[in-house]
Amino acid sequence: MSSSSTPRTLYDKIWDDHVVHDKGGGLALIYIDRHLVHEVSSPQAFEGLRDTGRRLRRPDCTLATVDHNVPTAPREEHLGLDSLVPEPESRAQCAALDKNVKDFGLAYFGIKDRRQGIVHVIGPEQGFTLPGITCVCGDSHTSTHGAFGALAFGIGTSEVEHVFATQTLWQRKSKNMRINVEGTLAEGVTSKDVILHIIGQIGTAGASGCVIEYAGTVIRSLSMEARMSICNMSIEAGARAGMIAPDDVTFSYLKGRPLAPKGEVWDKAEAYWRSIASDEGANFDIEITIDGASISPTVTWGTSPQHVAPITGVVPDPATMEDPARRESAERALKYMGLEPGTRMQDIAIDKVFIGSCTNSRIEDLRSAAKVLAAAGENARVAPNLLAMVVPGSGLIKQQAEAEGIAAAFQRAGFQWREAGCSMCVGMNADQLDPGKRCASTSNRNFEGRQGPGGRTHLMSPAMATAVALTGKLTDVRSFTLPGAEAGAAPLSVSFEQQTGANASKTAIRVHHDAPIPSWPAPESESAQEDSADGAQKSTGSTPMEPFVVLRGLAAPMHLSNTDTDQIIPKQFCKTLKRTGLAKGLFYYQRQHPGVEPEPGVTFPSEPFVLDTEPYTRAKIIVSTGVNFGCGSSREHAVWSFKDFGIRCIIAPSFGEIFFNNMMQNGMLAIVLPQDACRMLAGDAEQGLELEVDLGKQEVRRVGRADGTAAVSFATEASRRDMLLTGVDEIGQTLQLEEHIDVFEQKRAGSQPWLGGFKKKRVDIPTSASSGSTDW
Ligand SMILES: CC(C)[C@H](C(=O)O)[C@@H](O)C(=O)O
Ligand code: SF4
Repeated sequence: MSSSSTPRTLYDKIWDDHVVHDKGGGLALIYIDRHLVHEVSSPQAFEGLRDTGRRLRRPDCTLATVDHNVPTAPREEHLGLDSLVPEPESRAQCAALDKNVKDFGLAYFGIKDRRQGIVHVIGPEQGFTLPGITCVCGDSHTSTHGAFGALAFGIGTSEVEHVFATQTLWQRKSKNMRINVEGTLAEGVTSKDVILHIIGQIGTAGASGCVIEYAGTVIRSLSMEARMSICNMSIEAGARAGMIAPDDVTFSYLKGRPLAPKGEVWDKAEAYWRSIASDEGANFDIEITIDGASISPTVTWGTSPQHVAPITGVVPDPATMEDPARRESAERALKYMGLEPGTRMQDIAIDKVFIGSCTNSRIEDLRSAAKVLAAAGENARVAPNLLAMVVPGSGLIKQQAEAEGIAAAFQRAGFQWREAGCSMCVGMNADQLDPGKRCASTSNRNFEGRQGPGGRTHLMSPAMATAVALTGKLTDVRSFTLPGAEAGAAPLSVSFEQQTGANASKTAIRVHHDAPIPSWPAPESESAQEDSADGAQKSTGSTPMEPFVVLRGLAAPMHLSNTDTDQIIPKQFCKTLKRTGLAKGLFYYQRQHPGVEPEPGVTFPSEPFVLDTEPYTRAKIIVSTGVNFGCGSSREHAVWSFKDFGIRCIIAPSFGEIFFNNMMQNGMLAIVLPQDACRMLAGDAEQGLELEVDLGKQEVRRVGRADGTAAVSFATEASRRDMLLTGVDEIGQTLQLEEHIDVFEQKRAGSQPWLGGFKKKRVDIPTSASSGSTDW
């Protein structure tokens, strides 16, 4: 594997090693080595398996946990889900996962298991994530795992079901993009600043259609935690995935992890992992080089991760922006954020600080925050009227931070110290940002309403967020940092112990392998998998979708760029177990809802939304003139809500890739057209004229327009087009290739024995919170 005479990139090599069946035209069925599962994006996928009587093919390569809905309040005294998760809809999703993992025989870290945590934290922590693998999850931040030199990307629920049933996915090869960060980082600048800076430079659609490889001296010098923060936010740059070639830093992080290979198998694995780095002379379609020394501690001022400024800067003036779409988006963002152009970033007062999320909740993040506390001195306290919380990414990280004295330092300074979960990154539990309040957050999305309706988010590093907590306003962390302290890459050479004197014995910093990690069984060989899906049934026939042939109807115009899926369907509607009943949630906070009381502090808009205006209440098509439609979260609920409303086709200059795929999976057509063509069709839509979308002919006809262009041509990928035209079920089609999948698996078992997975039966973990079997 991984040998070829033409120089190849890391991405090319992993791709080549995972092709099960090449359909031609760039489309291939690729094998998925690792599948992570959480409670929000999985219930409908499990239901799909049940409805069709299909088995889950590789329970041994699948790991599940609960993270989005779980409360972060203390858990010790609670026994069952009823009291652990009081909110009924959140509880229903947790309970559904509890049941599904039992029914399908999956390894599971339930809410009472101390290994529970954010799905993108626990995979690496356990050694489930490995170099050279393909890794997916029904979650957009799956890109995190690319830090190990893996091809890792987010998928929607329908694709989760596809992976459950086939352990494969149909994929189109992306372009290769390399971002080199060279030189060294200045003091106080971390990996979070690097990725915010990159997104500020290339924009949220800057890596659309690409897999990014991060390279250069700065990247090489980063720890695994710092690399994960960078790869995590690749999705915010529009990339399919982000990756970093594995090296000694990767190997020493992984060695000894419960699910990492051991002994001779490790040696074999390491030899393979060393062979997958990009070859000298490999072709990158796009290459960018950034000078690390030019990066400052960076903070967002708006509602898109590309709205960044150095902490020493000011809020920009939209009037100076040439591009009208950028200007409009900046104006809207400033209005939402309650900010005036020209305001010094460091004059912005903050109400809440959130340290957590899959971007920045690992032990090194907490240590770098703790170093700022230490630098501020023993008497440093959270500013008056400010609420600061730390939410570790997993129970094991929490335990370790407690052992290192970091938790005590946070608590002494007045931070709340919570249990693991996604928490206020997305606010699907009780941790919400109140309307109008401003939060310094170490998470990855500052979208409107993301942390709570009306809440205002400023993204930054854990060190910066800690500085904010102490001063009550956006602050340059360099006013606290000691020489040699946190520089993203640099090991923390100044021990917390030295800086805190009296608390020395409690606060010594140790390497995080020291925390006891429960052991897992050694990976099983492929041949031992047949009986691993307890209660599973043999796969049967397929469920066809409604075909998409010709669609004629009214189109609703939309003009904003970067319409994210948090706007399309706010989080509270993602707590459903069904694919239907979501029309009411579509663009919820942009619509009026007569007779409905909004949450306290929230107001519905005074102007009716386009979809509530006649004749668009009957629209079947959306025409967006703005780019990057459906970016952000992988929540398929966004597509289901459009479908429920009656929309079957969306036309835009570009799409968020997961959203685009989710549309296809639901028998809906996403059409990419140049912005000028979108503007012309939006003009028709504004006049209330109908459009006729003919998929077979690949044209949009402008009904009743004899003048000018009567039809606009578009292109679609042939096999996806066939699938939509015939309405055939993709899983059913893939299952016809089962023999190819079997052959691939046998070959993989011989050449990469470390990927065989683990037998659920022999994994000593509780499968449900109510089982009473916990190790807390
Ligand atoms: C709920 C889940 C599907 C979603 C994602 O895909 O990103 C969430 O993790 C988020 O961050 O918005
Ligand atoms: S982005 Fe936030 S909500 Fe999504 S997985 Fe990460 S922590 Fe959870």
